[in-house]
Amino acid sequence: MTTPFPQSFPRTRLRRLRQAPWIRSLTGEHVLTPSDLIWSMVVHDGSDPKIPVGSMPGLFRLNVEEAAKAARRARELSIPAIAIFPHIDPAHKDEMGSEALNGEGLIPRVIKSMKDAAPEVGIICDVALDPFTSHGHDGVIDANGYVLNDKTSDLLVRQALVQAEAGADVVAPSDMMDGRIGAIRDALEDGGYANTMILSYAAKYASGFYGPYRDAIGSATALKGDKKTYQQNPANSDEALREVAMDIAEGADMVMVKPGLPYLDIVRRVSETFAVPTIAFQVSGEYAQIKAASQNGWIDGDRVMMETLLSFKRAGAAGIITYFAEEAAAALGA
Ligand SMILES: NCC(=O)CCC(=O)O
Ligand SMILES: [Mg+2]
Repeated sequence: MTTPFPQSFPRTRLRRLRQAPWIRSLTGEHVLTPSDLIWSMVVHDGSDPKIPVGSMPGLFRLNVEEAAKAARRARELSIPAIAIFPHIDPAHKDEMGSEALNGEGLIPRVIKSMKDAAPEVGIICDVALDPFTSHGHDGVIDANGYVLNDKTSDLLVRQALVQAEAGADVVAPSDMMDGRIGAIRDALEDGGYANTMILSYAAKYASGFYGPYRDAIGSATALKGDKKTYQQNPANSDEALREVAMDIAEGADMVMVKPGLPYLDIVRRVSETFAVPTIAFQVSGEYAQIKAASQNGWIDGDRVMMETLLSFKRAGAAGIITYFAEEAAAALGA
């Protein structure tokens, strides 16, 4: 790194600017506020209001009524948006993920009840088939278990339209099929949903950090194999820029990098390269490891939560999808 002017000790003592809270605050380069947070929320279609998720201490699957209450809570905490993910009864899963296209299904019902409860809060919907398929993949598979790109994309278009119709503000395809952003954008335009936003999971890596999420939505036991033929190789960085460039060209309004912390370099490259809001997803495994270490007394969980969230801002993220949203927003507002 080159510095713009020479600095030498003792004329320059960088610690001068760290000596008291007021000067640290004044010279702080980044701040985290509740408006940076997107609440990652798992919903279910049963009658139990809240079902704990074992591998994610503090996280509950919420039923439709609780989800509506949570939307009011988000408004109260100034959290701008909620990203919803469904836990689907295994009886409703099949090879094609047909339940994803049900206009009376769980997600459309949750969208409507949240929008009734707190219309000011943005609703972001996951467009992907994995919560709905009996095999746990994000798309339709052939006889060899290969996820078929274009067939899957056709279904994702229909799923996105169902969500838009139900009142979703943002559809967020998380499947990593090629070309689906353009197909969804065209369908939204043609269907009268020109203002429905697309948040593309543009650079989504095949990661071990998604394990607890698969428990949360109940796809862990279902999943056969891995997702390496569609999600990105963790070895790659340039490839993420190609993914993002294509999704922007196809009509994405915002792009996502996922997971979060292990991919901060990608968040930085994407946010610097493209003039488009970049969202980081602090995924379930990132949440679980902080919670677990904290429960063991090995780290200060609240402090690490805030430090990681701030690090996304430092890397250039416009917002962070996180299971910590409620906790962090409450702490920031306190
Ligand atoms: N499509 C949504 C996810 O895959 C979430 C992953 C996680 O939180 O681990
Ligand atoms: Mg892509």
